[in-house]
Amino acid sequence: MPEPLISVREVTAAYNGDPVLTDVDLDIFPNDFIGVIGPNGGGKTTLSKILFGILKPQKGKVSFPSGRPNIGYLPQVSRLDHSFPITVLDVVLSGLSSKGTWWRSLTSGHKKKALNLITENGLEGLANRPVGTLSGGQLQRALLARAIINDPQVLVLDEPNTFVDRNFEGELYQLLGKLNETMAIFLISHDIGTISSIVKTIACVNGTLHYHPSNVLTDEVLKVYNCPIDLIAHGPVPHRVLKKHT
Ligand SMILES: Nc1ncnc2c1ncn2[C@@H]1O[C@H](COP(=O)(O)OP(=O)(O)OP(=O)(O)O)[C@@H](O)[C@H]1O
Repeated sequence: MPEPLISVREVTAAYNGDPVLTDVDLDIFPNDFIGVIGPNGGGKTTLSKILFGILKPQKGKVSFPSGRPNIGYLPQVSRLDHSFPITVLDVVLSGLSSKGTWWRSLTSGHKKKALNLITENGLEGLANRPVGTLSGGQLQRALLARAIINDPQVLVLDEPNTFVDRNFEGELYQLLGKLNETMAIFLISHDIGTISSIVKTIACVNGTLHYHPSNVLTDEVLKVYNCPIDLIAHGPVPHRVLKKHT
């Protein structure tokens, strides 16, 4: 068994002293593909902040047994102000800044890699467009390219299918499957179809975390986990549809 990249033990997370997550245990291993589900406000984004170290646990410990991993992040996005002056290419290249690669030291190799990612993510021809003029789905694609340009060991995606259209959704899942060959993926989604069809294991986050070591969920399991979720059925992607429970 390889060592985990990130190990979370008995973590409580709080804002202004009020706990929103308690007693969370989780290991993220190199080839994991974890789907993270749970109700609004259940603490999914808070857990991702704990993984990054943006939010320090009130109690418990986050450790990195093989050294602090490089983490790529695709945030939950809304549209940007149209006057936002940064281009798609700049945004993608800014994903390199965590390695200390300031824009002055960017090479033609970096630019070529960014342009390839822009094309692979369905934004061919838009490299010089200001990101403020992109649609929500296009912006999400640009931010995904930004999240992976640094070849992270762990990729965290917060609701990547909020805006993307049906066509890109299929491509996105294929791309994530390919990326999972070289990086662990932690995918937050309300969409049970996404979860069941592409992830390997599931974490239900509802004030605490229940780890489910398979991608098949039954209504009973969700009840035991006390993890009510909004179930959305759509598209040609194979998926299970489960009833919402109280
Ligand atoms: N910066 C903050 N300050 C105070 N409370 C916060 C802050 N961020 C989140 N919260 C609260 O913590 C709880 C968990 O929020 P979080 O965003 O982690 O949930 P989530 O599961 O990601 O929700 P959603 O599915 O709606 O995105 C919520 O009650 C939220 O209001």
